[in-house]
Amino acid sequence: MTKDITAEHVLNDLRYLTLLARSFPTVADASTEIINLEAILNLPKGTEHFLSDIHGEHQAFNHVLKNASGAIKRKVNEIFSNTLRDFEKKELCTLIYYPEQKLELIRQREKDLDDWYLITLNQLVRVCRNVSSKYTRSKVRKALPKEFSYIIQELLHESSDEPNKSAYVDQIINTIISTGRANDFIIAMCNLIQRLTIDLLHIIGDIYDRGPGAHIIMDTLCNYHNFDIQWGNHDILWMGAAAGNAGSIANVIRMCMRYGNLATLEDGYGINLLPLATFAMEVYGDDPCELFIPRTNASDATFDEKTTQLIARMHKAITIIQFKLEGEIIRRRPEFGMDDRLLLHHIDLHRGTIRIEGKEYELKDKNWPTLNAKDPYALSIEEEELMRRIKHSFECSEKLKKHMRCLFTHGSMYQVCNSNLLFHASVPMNPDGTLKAIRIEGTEYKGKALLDKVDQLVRTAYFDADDSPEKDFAMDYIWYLWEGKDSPLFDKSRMATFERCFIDDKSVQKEEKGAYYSLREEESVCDMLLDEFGVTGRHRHIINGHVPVRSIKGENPIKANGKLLVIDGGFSKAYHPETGIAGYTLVYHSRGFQLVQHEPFLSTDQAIKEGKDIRSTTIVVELNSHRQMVKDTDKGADLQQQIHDLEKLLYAFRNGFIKEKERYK
Ligand SMILES: O=P(O)(O)OC[C@H]1O[C@](O)(COP(=O)(O)O)[C@@H](O)[C@@H]1O
Ligand SMILES: [Mn+2]
Repeated sequence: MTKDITAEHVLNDLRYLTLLARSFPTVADASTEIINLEAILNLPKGTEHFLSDIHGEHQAFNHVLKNASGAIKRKVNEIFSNTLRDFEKKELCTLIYYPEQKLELIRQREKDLDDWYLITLNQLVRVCRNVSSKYTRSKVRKALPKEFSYIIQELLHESSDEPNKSAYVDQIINTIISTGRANDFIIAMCNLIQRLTIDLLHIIGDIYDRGPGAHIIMDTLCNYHNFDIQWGNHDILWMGAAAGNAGSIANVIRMCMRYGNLATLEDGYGINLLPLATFAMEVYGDDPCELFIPRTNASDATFDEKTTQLIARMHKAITIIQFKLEGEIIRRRPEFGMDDRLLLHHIDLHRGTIRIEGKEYELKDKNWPTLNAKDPYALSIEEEELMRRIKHSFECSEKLKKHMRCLFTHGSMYQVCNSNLLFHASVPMNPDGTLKAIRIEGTEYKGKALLDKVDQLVRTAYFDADDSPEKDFAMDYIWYLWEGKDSPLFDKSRMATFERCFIDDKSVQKEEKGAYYSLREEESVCDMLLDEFGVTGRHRHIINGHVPVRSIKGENPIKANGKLLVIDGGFSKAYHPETGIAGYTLVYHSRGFQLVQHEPFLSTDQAIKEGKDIRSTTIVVELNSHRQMVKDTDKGADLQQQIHDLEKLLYAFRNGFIKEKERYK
């Protein structure tokens, strides 16, 4: 490559090269870096892991993360094949996933603990060597826990097969045991194995809502070594709430009440629910609120009758507030085209009915004490005060701020990575297969430009200083993204929450999916979209979540001749009966793409005590004809560019354009 470099190239880039010379001041420094980078290019590509629609199921999420969708089990099987019995391999895997808890059990059970330590440490060293072999020493070193860094490096790089070194390795392990450090060391090794097994994690949206542990998932993500998030409509809803949009706040709370999910609000974010409870008891104290009993059958939370009753009342109170607040937004933003969602003024309180598109329906619930027939979208004074207090709670939550920062720093509307285009739901399309132009503040956007514009608006809503028209619009738009028909995060004709709550007629409860969801079955459509987003490569894919794959009905997550994968199999327990499984995850390693289909996860407790892993089936989507190396990835392209720049720097040093500097320590 150096031979292509000319004096002209160097002169054009002289300012940049002079800056680069600060980091690499001598020929020796620049050459060493080139050698390092070349070495990285020739390592196998790191493993990428894709998850979506986690919906607050933190236990299943943690488990899938820990077992790397079966990757750790696969490696343990490869390494020990028939030298270990099945149950021994299972024990080792459980130890790697849950080292602290498993060690506790072992300590109670084992008679000769030192012997167990010796065997186990040797096994862990072998697994660790295997998973670290894909990385440079420097990258492994960075992943090491400080206190054991030196010892682990010695163990990883000294071969115990060599007779001279074998005694040395044994001695290290024996000393770890005799100094009483075995437990801590095992925990460090297990965490390292977990960390090295997944190089990059992609979350294709919908971390929040339904299940109880979105805040726990976010905590895990905030500390995760390398990940990105493509926002889902449920994440956007929380981001809108955190930005202070009252419509989003009401939706967030309604959803939590619907699923009896007090944990995320109260324990997770310290949102004070007392004002809502007090209000609900005052206004709906005599109302059994039967339609609003929380859906706890699929959740781990159990409530006594009184609490269930209280949650039902809070649920009803916030649902009606939500419809009023949404009415306000819809009326001030006619451009959203959501007049069909203005339903409250069609209610006839005397008859207990509602008229929708000329047809009258009976309301399942006829008690609307806070509805003012003259001005149905106005909050009562008490409702207004209640929302002020709830909003204050959202604004004060430090934890929420931290998690939102993480969603903004690591998240976006879409991501292109290693020839894959990742987004949660849709790129709006017309039924004829063309991209749908959406008007936002007077300008039309479609395809990639639309998603870029939306991404920018979301950031304006959260970060822009108060009191500007741009900020006001963005605040309303972030709510629109949750349930607006042209929202790329939703793309359904409407969200029929009102109808599902109050009208006993399936036909009005229907939410029609946008054209994208059927068009994406065609390979040509996927190719068009991949071109639109500038995705190149022979093996390129679109990866989506959002719409649960009903595998129980024979639906296939692999669409468009393998060009598109939908991995919403439903971590969400509430959706298991519909999907028949507990989710898909996707693994993309150096040898190809694998889709893993999971059966429901029982509990962390059972996983530890009985070694019950999630039962999963691996479907090979695509195997690469040659092993993919770092040089075949986006990161590889970056590194090649860096090498090229360093070669220019070498040229500059060698031809007197830049002087070498001695390095002073
Ligand atoms: O089943 P639930 O939790 O009541 O939610 C139903 C609502 O969720 C939605 O499916 C949106 O959530 P998803 O993005 O998870 O699909 C709406 O279309 C629907 O109205
Ligand atoms: Mn979704």
